[in-house]
Formats: sequence, structure tokens, C-alpha cells
Amino acid sequence: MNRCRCLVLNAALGPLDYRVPDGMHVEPGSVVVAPLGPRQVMAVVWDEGRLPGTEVPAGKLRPLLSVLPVPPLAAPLRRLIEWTADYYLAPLASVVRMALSSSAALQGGGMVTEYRLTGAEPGRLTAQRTQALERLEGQQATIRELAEIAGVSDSVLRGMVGAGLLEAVRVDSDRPYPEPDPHHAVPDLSPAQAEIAARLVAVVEEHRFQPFLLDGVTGSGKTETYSEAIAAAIEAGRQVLILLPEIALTQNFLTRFEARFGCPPVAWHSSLKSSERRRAWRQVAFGGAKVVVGARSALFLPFAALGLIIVDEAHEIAFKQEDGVRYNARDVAVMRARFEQIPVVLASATPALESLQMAEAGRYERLILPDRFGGAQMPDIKIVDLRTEQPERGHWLAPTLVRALVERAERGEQSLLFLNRRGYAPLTLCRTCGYRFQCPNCSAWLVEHRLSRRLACHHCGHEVPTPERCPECGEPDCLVACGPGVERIADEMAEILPDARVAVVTSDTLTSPAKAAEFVDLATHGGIDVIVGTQLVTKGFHFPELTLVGVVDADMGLEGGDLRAAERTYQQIAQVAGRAGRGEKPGEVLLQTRHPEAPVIAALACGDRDAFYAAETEARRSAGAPPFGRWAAIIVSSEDEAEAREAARAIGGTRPALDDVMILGPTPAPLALLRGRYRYRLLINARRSSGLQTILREWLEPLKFPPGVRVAVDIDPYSFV
Ligand SMILES: Nc1ncnc2c1ncn2[C@@H]1O[C@H](COP(=O)(O)OP(=O)(O)OP(=O)(O)O)[C@@H](O)[C@H]1O
Ligand SMILES: [Zn+2]
Repeated sequence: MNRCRCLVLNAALGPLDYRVPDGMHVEPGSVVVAPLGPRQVMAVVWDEGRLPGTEVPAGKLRPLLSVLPVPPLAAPLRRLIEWTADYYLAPLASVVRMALSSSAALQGGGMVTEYRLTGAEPGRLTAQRTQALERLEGQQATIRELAEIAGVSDSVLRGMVGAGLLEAVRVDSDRPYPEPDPHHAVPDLSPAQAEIAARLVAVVEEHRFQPFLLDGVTGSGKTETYSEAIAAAIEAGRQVLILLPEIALTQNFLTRFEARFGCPPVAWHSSLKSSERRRAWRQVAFGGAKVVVGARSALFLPFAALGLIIVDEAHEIAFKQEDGVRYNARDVAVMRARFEQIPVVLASATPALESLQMAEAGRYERLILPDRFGGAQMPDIKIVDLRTEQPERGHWLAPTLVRALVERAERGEQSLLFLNRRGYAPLTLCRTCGYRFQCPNCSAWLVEHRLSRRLACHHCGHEVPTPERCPECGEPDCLVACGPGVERIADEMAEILPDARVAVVTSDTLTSPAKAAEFVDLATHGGIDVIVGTQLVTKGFHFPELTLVGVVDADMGLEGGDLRAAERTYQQIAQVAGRAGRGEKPGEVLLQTRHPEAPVIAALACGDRDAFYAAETEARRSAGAPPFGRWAAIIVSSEDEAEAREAARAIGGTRPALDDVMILGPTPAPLALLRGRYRYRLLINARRSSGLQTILREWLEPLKFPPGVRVAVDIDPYSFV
């Protein structure tokens, strides 16, 4: 090859041709450095004939500068990148960038210098050094990373090196990870588990594409079951990717994995330090990382020999990426498995309707675990009708739920209260003048956080200290909290059971994998009596002493009219209910509701999942909603309201007229202002067969907008705000 076409990592540019200098070896997938004007850019050599471009005469081609010391991106990954860009209407460069997600890794391995505390007796200490000594306990990393962890400057740490408090250690950034041992602690599977495990193992050994829907009730041991397939892949010398929806769940998973396989898997998520990222990326690419557990971005890692993908809690909406390339990791996982010709397992106790439909249509093989492991019974779900039974004034827990909580405390058992709302109260207003605290950047109220004494926007992160006086009328002590958040429920718990140890569990409190591990440890070993949490505590956790789950507001998810509201409410409540009674003692679930007759609440109360899914399927079918029809959203935004409106109108004005496509809008988005940008939306509903992407491309590509306007396309949207 003496010339090649490259994908340059610049979304604004198309593919470019380069000359391959004598003596340089490249092949499709090679990661190279190429000249671009006066600059040097990273690029990936692509397969001939797959990318459009203009033929440049050989004499005019500029030569590539170098090849980076990493294996070329393999063909299945290149096909996945093309598919993702095409399906989600994203620039190829943006998708490639997700695969090349550690710039340090691309520069090669080699020795790096890290630092750690020496344990030497400190002399007189500055406040900053004291802080560093506290926070760096047990840490080893580069100076820059340590500075971030310690919250001090590089120079403070360099001073500490000089004073003998920190020492340098040379480490090989390419050192291999310990290898999981498939025979380390093999569990005795129940007959139902064993049958499914055997089926999965057989397909792993055949090494062919097959999607599975592992549909097992909460506590049925889905993890133990698919772990046999992981063991088989390791034995066959292949790598495994396990996707989890939330970093907070990772720690729990690592511990369980280690118990089964003798060492933890390699973790991949956004809070990795850059040196950890570099090592993980390279080991994945060179085959030294056998099992990777990660968030959705792990899907684009350059595995050397992938043999199996598991998507755990596959129904979770957290698998949908909501900015940049707006992909659904669950669906992309199935495509990766197809290109790699390997099996993929979607595991869930409450599968997405889309997944069930694929099983129905015979595209996915459905494997069912109908019972909990070890004879544990499914919990008893009861309704607390808030129309007939009211909480005390200014309180949120009805007498039945309060009694049940007290009973658990007397028996020394654990309870969980679920409310999907962070902070103390969703709205704060002034009693005197009625002033409401609103975010200056978003159409949203500020949420009071009493633990941190702040009012915060949950959309953009804007925060202000909670004021003493009303900013409008100046009256002191006049602010009232309206409605409950988890912190307020925790306060109510403290009134009911003053001695109980109450833990508030949300993304504000479980801020790191270490904090999550600490929580799991406490909750498992009798250190917490009542957990009050958001959706973060609904899934994955296994606390044997937990026997009561109280859903504070079962109706909350049904407000707002989102097309998946009923399904999501069903999933969330079934999942949180599934935390109860997983050990030897039976579990009870109390749902507080004002709409006991709503189909989803009724289905939950009588445990009739099939009836709920059947009704929901029919509703979707008649609405032409997924999986029977398709949706896409166009979101137009600008910092200038008139500019956003104009752009949306221009898009609306050039809408194609097609029989099988319905286009709604443009209208101001429900979140009309978000992070300082004014937003308009169009919603497209099309038949499955309509070639939606082509329609969108032909519609939008010719349009030109002012530079401040952003037009984002969301294929198969999950969010309608
Ligand atoms: N074959 C087995 N041998 C020993 N313990 C098992 C076995 N199968 C499951 N268990 C245990 O039963 C409990 C429930 O299993 P697990 O957490 O895998 O369920 P799950 O199906 O993933 O549930 P959920 O969907 O609620 O997360 C765990 O403590 C697990 O270790
Ligand atoms: Zn905001």
C-alpha cells in the first residue's frame, strides 16, 4: 500500500488521502499521525472503498508521519464504528474517538514514575500537607493525579517529595493484570440455572453470533448463571466484556467476581485515573485484560479476541447516552456481538419491551429463571391507598408504612425507602412574597440540599448557598420547602425511630466507587437499619437482612406523560421490590399511591407481569411506538432564543411530506431552557420500514444554520424533555 484513505479525528473533515512513505507499514485500522495544514493530527487508516473521498493525484499526497505503537483496530470494530455513525447520524470521527479513548495508551507503554506516602514521621505541618497526608493514604499515582485527589497543588506535593514524605516508584504501565481462574470457586447451580448455563456455554464454545435474553426474577442468580459462560470464554482463551449501567454498581460486582474467579476483573469507567486508563486500554488491545467490566463507553474498546458480551440490568435507561453520540449501549452491544460473531447476553428481571419483542419474534433466544435461588420467596406487594390513609401534616409516610418500619426495627431487620428525588425538597418558596427559586440557566426549580446547605439545579449543576433571607422581599426565615426528597424522608425516619441508623443513598452521597463499596459493606454487615435512596438503590444489591421496601410515591414516574412512563414505573418498582426478602426471611413491599386502579400499580400489586406487558405491548402497537414503529427527535438549541426559534422553524418548513412518516413540531421543548441554551424539538414517528436515517439525512444535510445553533438528532430517543 503506497497510498491510503484515513479517517482524521476531526468531526468537521471528511476522509483524507495520504501517501505511505517507503518503509512504513500500515494496514486498515492502523492508528497513525498525519499532517493537516501546519498541524499534526491523529487518524485511522480505513478499508479501501468504504469511505467516500475525492481522488487526489499521487504527486499531491502528503506522507503520513508515523504509525502509533498499538495494534490496528480490528475489522469487527471498524464495522461497528461505521454502523454506529450511520445509525445514529453521528460523525465517524466522533465514534472513532470513543474507540481511541486513552491518548496516553496510543503513545506506547513503558515505565512511568508514580508516588506514594513513605510513612515517614512528618515534622511541622502546613494545613495543605496535613490534608495531603490524610487524603493520599493508600494511593499511588502520578503527581498530577495525586494533586487532584489531595486537592492541593503539584508544588505542595513536590515539596513533600523533597521532605521525604512522598517517594517515587517506577512502574511498568504495561504490566499484566492477574488472570481470572475459571475453576476458582465454582458454585453448585440449581437445575434451572445449570440448564441455562449449559446453553450459554455451548454457544460460547461454538463462537457464533446469538443474542440471549436472560429473563430471571430478582434474586434468581442471573450473575451465577452467566458466570459459567464467562468461565467458558476464559477457558477458550477469549476476552469478555460485561456492561453495567452505573459505576455505583461496579464495586459490588468486582467483589462478587473476585469471589468466583479469584481476582477482580479490569474496570473501565469515567472516574479511572489516566494511568489506569492507559494500562487498561493497552491490555484490552494486547489481550492481557481477560474480563472487562465497564460503563457503556467500554463497548468501543479495541478487544484483541472478544468471545462474549454480557449486558447486566439490560433494561436500564442509563445505557442510553444523552449527549455527544446519542447511542443506546444495549443495542450497540448486540451489533458488536454480530460483527464479532459471538454471543451476547441481555440479563434483566424486567426486560425492556423492545427486548421481549425481539425474543417473541425469534431474533433473541429467551432463557427464563422463574424462581429465586435457594427457595427464597418473591416478596408480598401491598398497596397503601393515600386517599384513605393520610400521612401526618408535613409528613410523607402513612401510618401503615410507619408501623411496618417500627416492626422491622424491633426485630432488628433492615428497611429500604425508595423515592426517586435527590435532596431535601424539589421546590423552595418564600412564605411572604411567593418568590420561587429557579435556575438562571434552565427551566427548572432549584432543589434544596440540606446536607450541603445549598440550592442546586439538577440539570446544569448551578448551585447557591441556601440564603437566610428571601432575595426578593428581604424577609428573614421565610423560606418553605415544598414536597419531599430523600433527605426529608430521612429526617422523618429520625423522628419515627430516633435510634435507627439511617443512610441516604443517592448520587450525591455515593460519589465514588470507594464510597459505594463502603455503603455495601455497612449495609451487608448490619451497620444500617434504614436505607433511603433514589433509583441508585433499586438494582443489583443483595442485602440478606432487608425485609421491608417502602415506595414513598409509586405514582411519581407516571406524571409527565413520557411514552415509556408506565414501563419505567413498572421496572423501577419491580426492581426495588426485588431487594426485599432475598435471604431467609420473607420480604414485604408497601406501595404508597393515589391511583391504586392504574394498570401498572394494579399489575405490580397482583404480581401479574405478563398481563402488564401484554397491555403495554398493545398500547405501543396501536400508537405505532417502538418496537412497532420508530421515533427520532430533532433538538435545536441556541443561546439566543430568536435564533433557536428561527432555526427550528426553518427545519419545520422544509419537512418532507411522506405517507409513512409523521412529523410533530417544532415546539419549545418541555425543558425550554437548558444550561443557558433555548431549545426547540421536533418529533418524528415512522414505520419500521421507512428508512428513517436516510430521510433525516436528506432533510437536514442541505440546511445551513448560524454558528451558534446546534441541531442534535436523537434516534430511538428515551428522553422527551
Ligand atoms: N448457584 C448458586 N449458589 C450459591 N449462591 C447463589 C447461587 N445462585 C444465586 N446465588 C445467590 O443468590 C443471590 C441472588 O443472586 P443474584 O444477585 O445473582 O440474583 P440476580 O438474578 O442478579 O438478581 P437481581 O436481578 O435482583 O440483581 C446472591 O447472593 C447469589 O450469590
Ligand atoms: Zn440549571
